[in-house]
Amino acid sequence: MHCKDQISHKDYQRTADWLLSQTQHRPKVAIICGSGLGMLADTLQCQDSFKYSDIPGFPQSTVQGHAGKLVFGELEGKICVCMQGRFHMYEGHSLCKVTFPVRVFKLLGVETLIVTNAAGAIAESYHCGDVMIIRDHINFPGLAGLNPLIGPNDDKFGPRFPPMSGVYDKDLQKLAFDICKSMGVSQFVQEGVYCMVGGPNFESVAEAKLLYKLGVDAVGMSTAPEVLVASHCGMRVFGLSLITNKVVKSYEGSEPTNHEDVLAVSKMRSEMLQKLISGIIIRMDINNNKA
Ligand SMILES: O=P(O)(O)O[C@H]1O[C@H](CO)[C@@H](O)[C@H]1O
Ligand SMILES: Nc1nc2[nH]cnc2c(=O)[nH]1
Repeated sequence: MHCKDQISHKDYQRTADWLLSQTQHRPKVAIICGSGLGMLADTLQCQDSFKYSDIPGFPQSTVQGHAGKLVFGELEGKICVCMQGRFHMYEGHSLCKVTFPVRVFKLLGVETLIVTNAAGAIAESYHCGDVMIIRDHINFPGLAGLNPLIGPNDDKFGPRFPPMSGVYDKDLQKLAFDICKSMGVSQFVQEGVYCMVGGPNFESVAEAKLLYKLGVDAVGMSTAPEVLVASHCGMRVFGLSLITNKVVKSYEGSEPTNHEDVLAVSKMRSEMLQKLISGIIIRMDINNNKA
């Protein structure tokens, strides 16, 4: 199946050119904030901020906890661009729209993508409030033929058949572990496999049991398409899941998951996540181009 909105190279370029004409910042790092995790953008200094509705070609956010703003700024001199709010397939966006910003970031000169998300724990040993460094993902919609790269390949971005092994950068994972250790929060940190499902419903008990058998550690409704488009166009990728709930895997007596609880746990851990991501960016090797 083709992506229903075929987006041309010129479309991405038009949005990138508009942003380049509106800000002096030339980011090397882009951060996509997950549900309830948008406060990270507030830590950027010298901000230029744009509502998605004001950016030509940009999709709109419709989910609570996703503000819908693109924020450019500096973290200790490192220039970043931060999405306060991402796009999900379940909102009705095609996967080309979901991943539209990632290709725009590439055209802005971004080299590293940091993704965060809120996710439910499938692994038994995980607790609410844990942070999972993503080692790998299972892209369920992708396995079933819903993939943003379906359609004519744009060779200017990347190859027809991109590899997906080793997509999550090992050095950045190690750096994140080291920073967690120095922050004294190692006890909350996990490393594992994120699985994207289509949503918007949370998992049935039988689905949760299936995911457990497949070796999934955390499940959510985002991230995999953004990561694969970033990797396709040669970006370095780092991902974090905040475990906001334990997915119900038993028919007896567990509270059902809801989005309000997801947002409440995100709020509780947002400061720790901000410090961790700032720490990674500050210690990453980046050469800034000033406009
Ligand atoms: O993946 P993010 O955007 O963090 O959000 C997660 O939280 C929402 C459900 O509460 C879903 O959108 C799920 O994907
Ligand atoms: N699919 C899914 N997405 C989530 N996002 C946050 N928690 C969950 C969850 O339990 N399941």
